[in-house]
Amino acid sequence: MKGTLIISLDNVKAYYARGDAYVKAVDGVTLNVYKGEVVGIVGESGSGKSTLSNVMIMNIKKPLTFIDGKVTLNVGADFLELNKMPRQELQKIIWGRETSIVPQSAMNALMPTKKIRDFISDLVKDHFERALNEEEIIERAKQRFTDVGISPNDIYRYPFELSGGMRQRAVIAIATLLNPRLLICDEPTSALDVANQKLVLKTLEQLRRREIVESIVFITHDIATVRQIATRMVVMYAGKIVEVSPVEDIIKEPLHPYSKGLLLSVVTPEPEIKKRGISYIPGTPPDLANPPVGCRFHTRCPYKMPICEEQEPPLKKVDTNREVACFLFNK
Ligand SMILES: Nc1ncnc2c1ncn2[C@@H]1O[C@H](COP(=O)(O)OP(=O)(O)OP(=O)(O)O)[C@@H](O)[C@H]1O
Repeated sequence: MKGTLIISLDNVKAYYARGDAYVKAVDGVTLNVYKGEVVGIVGESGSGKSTLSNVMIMNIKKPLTFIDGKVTLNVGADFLELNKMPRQELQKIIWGRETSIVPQSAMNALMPTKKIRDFISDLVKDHFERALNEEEIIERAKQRFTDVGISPNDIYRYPFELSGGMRQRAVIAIATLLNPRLLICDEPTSALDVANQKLVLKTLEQLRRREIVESIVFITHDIATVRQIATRMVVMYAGKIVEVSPVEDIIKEPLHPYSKGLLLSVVTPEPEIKKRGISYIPGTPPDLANPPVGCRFHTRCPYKMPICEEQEPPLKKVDTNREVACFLFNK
């Protein structure tokens, strides 16, 4: 999919400082997200998905350190290099307005001791003051609560008074108050039952269809969820992107050996995957403070060749819409 570019990551490296070593959580990631897309980012726990979501909005807090690369966001007619902007400026003009994040736990995203209305009001003071006044924000919040299928009066309640699914939708409503172009959702459905998962996915899809948000990046372990909502799938392994593909293509025919293993190992109702049987990926992901030389997957890869232990495979186009980082495809 091509069209208007919303955000572009160019060879981005962001590491956690740990003693005198670095944990290379995002290590040379290049990715474009276009208007109208829902990009699903999948990978095992610890592959760098959450770190990547923070890097996308340049929410870099110690021990995370931005090492190298460029994060460019389309804002109005301009492209802003977010990695060059001070945190204060990001807070004032980017976060909430141009990019917004729905973090892993909805309960943690809200203040348990504050009524949601007061939480929103504090957000207004901290971030949005110059965009709208507090009253307008509260009115907008009520409207957005209605948009996501919860009662506008819920803003006068404490988070614990809402069910898990309602809380998650409340967080989505708050994250989209100012119609950000890019919404990043980090495992927004993982703590929910199936019925609530469906409601959250439907809510996100409606927000995109109504162009309240232009693009969504959706981080998850769950391939079935990606298939329901995403147009493209990005597979991460050990801090790197190993495959990018339209969702249906990768479900039918995963190219990278890790994508193959990941798709085969998931317990999923997806019929195409199920008929191939349930497999697993042998071994464990590497320590990112000391990743293997060459391809990071070579220690677990059934197709390993000598070159894989020596050189790092670049992410290369193998088809109009598909990219893979594997020497099986780009020798
Ligand atoms: N604050 C931190 N300090 C040091 N290392 C960290 C920190 N946070 C994460 N890491 C490490 O960075 C790597 C990537 O972690 P990250 O949370 O981004 O992965 P993930 O794919 O989102 O995992 P999960 O699905 O479990 O959330 C892991 O090796 C993790 O241990």
